[in-house]
Order: sequence, then structure tokens, then C-alpha cells
Amino acid sequence: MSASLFQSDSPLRIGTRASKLARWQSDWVAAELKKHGHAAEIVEISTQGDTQQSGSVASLGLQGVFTKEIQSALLAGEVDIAVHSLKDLPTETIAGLRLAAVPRRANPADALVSSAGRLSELPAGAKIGTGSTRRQAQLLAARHDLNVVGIRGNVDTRLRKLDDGEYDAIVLAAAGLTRLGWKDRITELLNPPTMLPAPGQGALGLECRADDEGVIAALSLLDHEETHRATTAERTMLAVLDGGCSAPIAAWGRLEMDDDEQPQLKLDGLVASLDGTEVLRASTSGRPGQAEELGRIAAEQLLDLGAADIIRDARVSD
Ligand SMILES: NCc1[nH]cc(CCC(=O)O)c1CC(=O)O
Repeated sequence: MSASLFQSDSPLRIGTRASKLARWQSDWVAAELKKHGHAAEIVEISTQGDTQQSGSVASLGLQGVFTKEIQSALLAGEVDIAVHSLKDLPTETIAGLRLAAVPRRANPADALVSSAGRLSELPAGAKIGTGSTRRQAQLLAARHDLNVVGIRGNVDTRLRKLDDGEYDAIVLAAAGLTRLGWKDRITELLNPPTMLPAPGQGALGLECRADDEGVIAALSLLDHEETHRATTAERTMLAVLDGGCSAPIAAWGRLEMDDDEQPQLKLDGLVASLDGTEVLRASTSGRPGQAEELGRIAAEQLLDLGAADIIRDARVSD
């Protein structure tokens, strides 16, 4: 614990992507640390996902296009904390790093932003922009008559493309829109079961070096046990399915009270074909401490239904 003796002298260095959303998130982490008496400073790091402008994110191929460079800086001792959007953080563990905290998540739902009405009101053939196979599959499962097309860029860029008339609607995470001040642009929240979110959506993942006891202690102050457990269930399901970051896989974990007022951790999972014609669903619940087990159970349910074939067929081949 000796590192914590020096906490007031040396500000904790927070590594982040430079996007507006990433900056909002890392500024939030810095402010929370400060509330707990830890000074922090922001270090911007450019990632492959930021610099490659053409092609889909999925076509970049490698896992963690938004996270690898920040993790490298963490391992190299250039920063002390990595702030990730948890849904962008690959599930594989990296030797020497620890996911030390998952703060309270925002609404995990996706949001439709549209110039043509709610999902049920969109005209046949309406052009919907999304780069996510998970969103594409669920949109087409709900409305097979939609024209789902790819879109690139950060949240502001996507809104501008919508406003320029390139699309009739786009789908973005409600959390990102809200953090950037665009909550009033949301036409409709797309809730389960119509649209299950990505594992980890709406939550941050705070990583540090596995042996950095002082930082681990500081980050533990920002951890939200319920969110950590829910997202652990979601991410365990994803890891067991081994689909990578671009597979049409969705998961939604949350605590609910049972009839005896006891908290239950519930997990819904989904795997769908890209055209939305095949949708596999899993659902399980248990004690809050069983997050990993619930994730494995949901994954097994999906595999028993044939998820492996659907995930293989959905692998991007461009
Ligand atoms: N893949 C990009 C990304 N990573 C995290 C968010 C939103 C915030 C969050 O889910 O935590 C977004 C944008 C989006 O999906 O609309």
C-alpha cells in the first residue's frame, strides 16, 4: 500500500482516447477521483480505431482497436489508469493488467435517432445507419423491410450525416448521446426484447497495472458492485461464445428483486444472424455473486440452440 502515501504528490495519469465521448468519460473519472482526494491528469492517446478512417470497424479485424494503445501505455508506465467504454474492451485478460473498477452504468439501451418517426412508423425501405452487426440483426428481426447500411464516425459525425439526409435514422447508444448533450435528439429508446444492448454498453471499464496497489485502492472507490456484477455476467457470456467484438451478440444483466425481496441477478442473452431471420435467446438468473456462472449458463443455452454456427456465418469477410 506504500504507493498511496504519495498520492497527493503525483497526480494519477489517466490514459484516454481523444474523442469527445472518451474525453467526457475520462474527465468524469478525474472528477470522481478528485472527490475522493486523488489528483488526476488526462493523457490523450491516439488509437488505431481513431486513425483509420475508411472501412468498417469490424474490417479492422484485430480485437481492441480502441483500447490496445491505451493498454500498451499502461503497461509501459506512461499512464496509471486506462478509461475504456466497457463495450469496446475485449474480454481476454492481458497479463499485468487488471479491470479494477466498473462505475455505475448509464442506461444501457440503444436509441433510435430519426427524421422519419419511431421504429414502427418508419416507411418500408427506410435507410438506417449502423455499423454494428448486433444492431443490424435486431433491427431486421423487428422490421425485415428496412434498409440497414453501414455508417462510420464518432457520435457527432453520425448525427451530422443523419441531418444531411444520408439516412432516415441511425441507432446509437443512449449513454453516449446523453453524455454528449444529445439526449433530446433521441426519437425512441429501443428496449429489450426488441433490442438487447451490447455486453458492457453504457458502462466504463477502469484498468490499471495489476501490481499497482495504490491505484487499485483509488479505483475501488469508483466501483459500483451492481454494475460490475451485471457486466461481468454479460462479458462472461460473450467470452464463452468467443465471438469477438463484431459478432451479433447481445447481453443484458441487471439486479431485480424476487418475490421475497431478495436481489436476483438476471441475464438475457441473444445471438442473431445478420439478416435477422434467426434469433436465439437465453435467459437465466441467480444470486448476485454468481455473475460468471450465469454468463456461462446463458452462453451454454445459446450454444445448445446453435449459436456457434450463426456466429461463424456472421464473421465479417471483407
Ligand atoms: N463503439 C463506439 C462506442 N463505444 C461506446 C459508445 C457509447 C457509450 C457506451 O456504450 O458506453 C459508443 C458509441 C455508440 O455505440 O453509440
